[in-house]
Amino acid sequence: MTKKIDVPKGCEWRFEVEEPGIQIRLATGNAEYFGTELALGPPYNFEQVKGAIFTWQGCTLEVEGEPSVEYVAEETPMCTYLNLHFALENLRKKAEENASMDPSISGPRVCLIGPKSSGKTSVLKILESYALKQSRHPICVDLDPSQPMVALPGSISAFHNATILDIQEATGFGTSMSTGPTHILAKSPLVYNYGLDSPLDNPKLYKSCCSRLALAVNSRMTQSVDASVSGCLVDTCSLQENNERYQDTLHSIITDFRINIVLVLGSERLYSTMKRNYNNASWLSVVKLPSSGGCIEREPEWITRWQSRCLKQYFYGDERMPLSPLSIIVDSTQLVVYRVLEASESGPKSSVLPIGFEEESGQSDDKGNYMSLALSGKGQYLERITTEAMTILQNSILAISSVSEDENETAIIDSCILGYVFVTDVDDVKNRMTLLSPVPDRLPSNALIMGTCKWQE
Ligand SMILES: Nc1ncnc2c1ncn2[C@@H]1O[C@H](COP(=O)(O)OP(=O)(O)OP(=O)(O)O)[C@@H](O)[C@H]1O
Repeated sequence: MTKKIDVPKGCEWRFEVEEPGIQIRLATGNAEYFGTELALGPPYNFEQVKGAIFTWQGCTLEVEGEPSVEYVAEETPMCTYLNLHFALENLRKKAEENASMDPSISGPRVCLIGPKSSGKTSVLKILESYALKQSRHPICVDLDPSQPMVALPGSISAFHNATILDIQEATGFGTSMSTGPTHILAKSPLVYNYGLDSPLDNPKLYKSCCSRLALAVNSRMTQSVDASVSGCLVDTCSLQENNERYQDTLHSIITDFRINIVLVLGSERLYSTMKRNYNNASWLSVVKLPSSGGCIEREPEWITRWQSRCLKQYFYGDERMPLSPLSIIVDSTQLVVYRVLEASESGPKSSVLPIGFEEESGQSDDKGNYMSLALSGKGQYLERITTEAMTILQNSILAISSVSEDENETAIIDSCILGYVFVTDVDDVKNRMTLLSPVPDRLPSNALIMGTCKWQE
């Protein structure tokens, strides 16, 4: 049954939907989904999302299907977000004017921080969509390995967006290059594999992956005037704001990506900490933003289901673009697979280290005790999985690194990811492994990396 919903101007219709999804059609007026404008007429499918359709001038929506929650909200922070967009646009104009004289001056390099579910990703989508409408193309940087924008869980990525966001796709950003045609131009992200869920699981490795990504983003900005003028939007993951490690990780993100604007969402305490910490930094503005009342915390089970949908979409596509992945059988004795180590596995926690000895710095005492512990049989970040232990790969997602299997740990960690395969079966008697691969090609003889991401088809 089709239901008509009138949304007055300046209001938004908020909804939550699981499976099966709902179909929304904009019948009259104008409307946008996190900044991306809806066309009049065609139906949009939404499945397993919590979202909102906002209208500046009023609209009528036709909805087919039953959302689990739905209501029209009158109070939204959209005017503040729009004003913020115009302020960023002014900075882009200034950068553009100065580009011929001083190409080192770049547009706004924005980092969004805040507690869990404060709306960081949603604000990034809005700012990105508004910028795209004005023919700006800020680089989107995703530093949240548990809820990736265009890659699979465990990865961090950056992409230079040339087209609108694909709001019907699981993440709301769009798909990366795939083996099939896409409705909206596919993104070509640069992806690094961190492999773990939270930055705190291995802060040193996380920082190293972020620094690598930042190098690439900075280099892109020096090569392209469009990228330099448009700037970048960096989405971070939420950690406990009073955590020292969080502040440390944030600081390295701010310096690596040469951030000049920090947007703090939904936490007065984090805002005042950031203001205090960067009081003397004239190059950095810390700005407080209100969270939308529609932001909803998602339970871990919801995130697991959502991750599973992203994984399925990577291999099988969706109804708009079905894909046919290939099952390949490989000799597991020929594979070189590494496992990403958590910090507690790669070295002792600082609490058990001698006084004055820091886990983070990776120093050793006079006798080299720490280093020998951390590096015996394992690297600091990766451990090679022996053929006998390959059964642990069952149901794992393996990232295919872009370097050969003969490379050392540093080269593998520093390399970007070409794609992923899924281990559907491990036969440890015949030393055979069955992999699901998105491309009908031989598996390259590159190092494979196993993180914590598992999937049941
Ligand atoms: N105005 C809104 N109306 C309805 N739902 C919303 C609105 N804004 C955000 N949400 C939903 O609230 C949830 C949390 O928002 P979002 O993902 O942007 O927060 P986040 O701070 O990035 O989360 P995390 O800390 O998990 O990274 C998402 O499911 C998002 O779609």
